[in-house]
Amino acid sequence: MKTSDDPKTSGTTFDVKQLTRVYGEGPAAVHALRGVDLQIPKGDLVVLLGASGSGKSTLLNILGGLDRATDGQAHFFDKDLTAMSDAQLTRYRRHHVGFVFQFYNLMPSLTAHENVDLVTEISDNPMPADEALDLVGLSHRQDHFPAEMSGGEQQRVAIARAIAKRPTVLFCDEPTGALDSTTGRQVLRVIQDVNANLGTTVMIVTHAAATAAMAHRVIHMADGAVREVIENETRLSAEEIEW
Ligand SMILES: Nc1ncnc2c1ncn2[C@@H]1O[C@H](COP(=O)(O)OP(=O)(O)OP(=O)(O)O)[C@@H](O)[C@H]1O
Repeated sequence: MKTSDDPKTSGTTFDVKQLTRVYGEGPAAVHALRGVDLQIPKGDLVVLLGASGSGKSTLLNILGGLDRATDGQAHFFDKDLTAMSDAQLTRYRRHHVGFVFQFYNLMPSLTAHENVDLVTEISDNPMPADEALDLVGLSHRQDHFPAEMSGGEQQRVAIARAIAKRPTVLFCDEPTGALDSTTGRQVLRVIQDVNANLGTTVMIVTHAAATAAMAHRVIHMADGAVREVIENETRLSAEEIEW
């Protein structure tokens, strides 16, 4: 049965209104977000593009509960992230959010399996680590250490770690930034599969503009605001993307 209490069953993952983020004060103030309005439907794969400094990471960090807005609202289903206490934001991150960054942030002294287990230990209803590693095509690498894996494999471990807690949203900040294009496409394929097979809402920040072709929705940011939102009528698969 669908209920409004279950965030995975209703329609809009994020409803953002006039979201503002100012760093610092007075003449030194930096207006990273200047009134962002945005809606992200559940299950969308979204690509955020924009020049350096346009506010993409700031938006991702606020929606991911890592940073706080100065003003405005950001609803995650029926809950306003901007009104949450620190403890509520921590719970939100723990139960609903997966993050993947440009640099994989794996623990070097732990195997792939142990790196994924770190997260499943603190989650409510985690996927077994071997299942998560299987989903990213790394079953055969479970007992390898990060230093024994390529950059693309390490990033896939990072994705396995992020999805093992069955997040509602997966945020990816420059997930292919440190990878060559062939390896980058493999990582994008894994992200596309997570979106398609698990129904996870995905938001990707990237400078690789060609990635936009695999998105349901492309958001162009400039000067701390959303300039354009494009819904793709047709989408490319990760393998077809050239950059
Ligand atoms: N913690 C911070 N303190 C002060 N200024 C910040 C902070 N974080 C971001 N900024 C500033 O806010 C603006 C937006 O930064 P943001 O990182 O969101 O942009 P971006 O579009 O993600 O850029 P890039 O593509 O280079 O990563 C920039 O001018 C940046 O210098």
